[in-house]
Amino acid sequence: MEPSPLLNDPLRTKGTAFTEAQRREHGLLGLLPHSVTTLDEQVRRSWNEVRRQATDLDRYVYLRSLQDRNENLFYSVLAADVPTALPLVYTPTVAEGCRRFSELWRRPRGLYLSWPDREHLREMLRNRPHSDVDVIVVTDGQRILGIGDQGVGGMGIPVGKLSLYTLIGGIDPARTLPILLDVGTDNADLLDDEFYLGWRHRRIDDEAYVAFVEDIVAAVEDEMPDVLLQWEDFATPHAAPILERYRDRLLTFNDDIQGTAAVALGALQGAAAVAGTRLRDQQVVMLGAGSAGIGVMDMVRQEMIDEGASDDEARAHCWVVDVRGLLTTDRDDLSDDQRAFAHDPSDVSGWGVDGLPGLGDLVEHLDVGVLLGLSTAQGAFTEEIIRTMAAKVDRPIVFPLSNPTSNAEARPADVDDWTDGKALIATGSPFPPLSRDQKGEHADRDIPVAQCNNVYIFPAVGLAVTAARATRVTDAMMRAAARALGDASPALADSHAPLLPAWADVRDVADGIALAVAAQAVADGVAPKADDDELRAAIRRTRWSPGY
Ligand SMILES: NC(=O)C1=CN([C@@H]2O[C@H](COP(=O)(O)OP(=O)(O)OC[C@H]3O[C@@H](n4cnc5c(N)ncnc54)[C@H](OP(=O)(O)O)[C@@H]3O)[C@@H](O)[C@H]2O)C=CC1
Ligand SMILES: CC(=O)C(=O)O
Ligand SMILES: [Mg+2]
Repeated sequence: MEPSPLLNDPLRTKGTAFTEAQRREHGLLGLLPHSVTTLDEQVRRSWNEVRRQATDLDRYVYLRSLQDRNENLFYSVLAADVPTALPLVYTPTVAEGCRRFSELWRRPRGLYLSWPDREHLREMLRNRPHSDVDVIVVTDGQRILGIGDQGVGGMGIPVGKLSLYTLIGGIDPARTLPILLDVGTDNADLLDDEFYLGWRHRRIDDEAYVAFVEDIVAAVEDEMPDVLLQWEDFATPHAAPILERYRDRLLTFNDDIQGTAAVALGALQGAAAVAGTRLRDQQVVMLGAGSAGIGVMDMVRQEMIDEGASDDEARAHCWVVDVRGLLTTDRDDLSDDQRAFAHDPSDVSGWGVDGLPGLGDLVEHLDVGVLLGLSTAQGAFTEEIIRTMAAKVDRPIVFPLSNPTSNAEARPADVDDWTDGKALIATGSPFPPLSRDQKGEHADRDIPVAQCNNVYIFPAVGLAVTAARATRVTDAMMRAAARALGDASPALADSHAPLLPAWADVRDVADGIALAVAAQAVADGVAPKADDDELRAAIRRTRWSPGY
């Protein structure tokens, strides 16, 4: 006799919550313990189990297997305590889940499109677990958070991101599809690991890689023409070129470039309001010239122009530093995207620095108001750098945004100490709260550190384009997301509050962002005409919530 399909279907099962009548109706008598529980009881039992686990990695494994067993329960568990759940299913714990993916393997989820099987792409796509898909998140695993090439282990990221599309953006889990492009790995440890589950081969690159991605996109276009395709954690040499190739051809965006830019700009809007300054008047320094750093600076530059700066003035206020130092026009190792932020060497020639100025030189010679980190370089915002910055500006804005926690450019508590509480701080991964408010005064309660992570943006974008039936993701839609998030900054109304909304409010905030993005899609002519009331109703109809 076959196991009961209903009991073992993660999208339809209720486990011990099947009532006596349902147990009789569906042939489940005897397959479950006697007690009939409620969803609430199941949630409490699951949280007990989560807490009982010894480590956060164990908690991640428990929650992932719960997701594979009962999705309604999984999302009810996450929704019951979003601030505690988020670090377990997302950064930082997901990084460890990716590192140890092969060792922890339990059950299939999503699609693995491997280069050796490239002749069978369409067949593989047709084998997807659910035919109607609203959102795909795809990675090739080459730049997972700040921990580099994880090969097939990168699948942890699309799975994690899509669970947040559902939790926060209300995308039906049956209509999500994580995809891992397995083009090999250059991670020597993985190639040597006897248990590695991916294609054990150096990465294919260049024309073969480009052709493989093109074949996949063409197959997705044929199979799922209306789907939102999100590119995630591609290495910088591939990330922007892929986005440029496909952004005008299908409904697509790159989360690390565009989602990160939108969340950073939203948090900067809150910070600028508290600091009482405009972005265009600040010297903005970015440590990291990867696709994330350049994406953020692109939006910062655009915002300065919207505030009235000329393009030249905006560029003059943007400074980008990589491993070698400041991006300058005489360097021959820059991509076009990076070159757009390169300074003329004459801008810094009076500083008396041998070679390229580094971050320390910039804070010494400029009044840096905003310091952003997307470098993966742990601790790169040193005490000396932060103290020098704080000596020159009233409210230094310091965002160490690299993930996971161990890659952050600084710890908020240190930045807070070094600046006597003057710094306005946001981080990429979660950190413990501070005991000072945004005015630098000791508060009688803990002040959460805003987590400036693209998770505030991508679920809302997914909800918007699905509800509005958009066909493209325009730059203006991402700017609208940034503005709507910035408008929701609790710091605008209360200087004791963090720069970004509390996780408890994140679904309501996502609805607001989704409305702004959907309205912009209509205004840009990439979604059917609809007014705000119609869009609001469509967002409400699209939003899936867990329950039996
Ligand atoms: N908070 C959020 O929402 C997000 C955070 N991120 C984080 O951003 C980080 C970077 O992502 P991405 O741009 O794709 O990665 P890349 O690896 O492509 O870029 C890293 C950049 O930082 C530079 N860099 C590395 N080490 C140093 C150092 N010690 N000093 C100065 N510069 C340094 C690199 O220089 P070079 O090229 O010369 O080696 C490169 O320009 C990751 O940790 C990722 O997790 C990404 C997206 C969203
Ligand atoms: C958050 C994210 O997308 C990253 O760190 O890559
Ligand atoms: Mg990412």
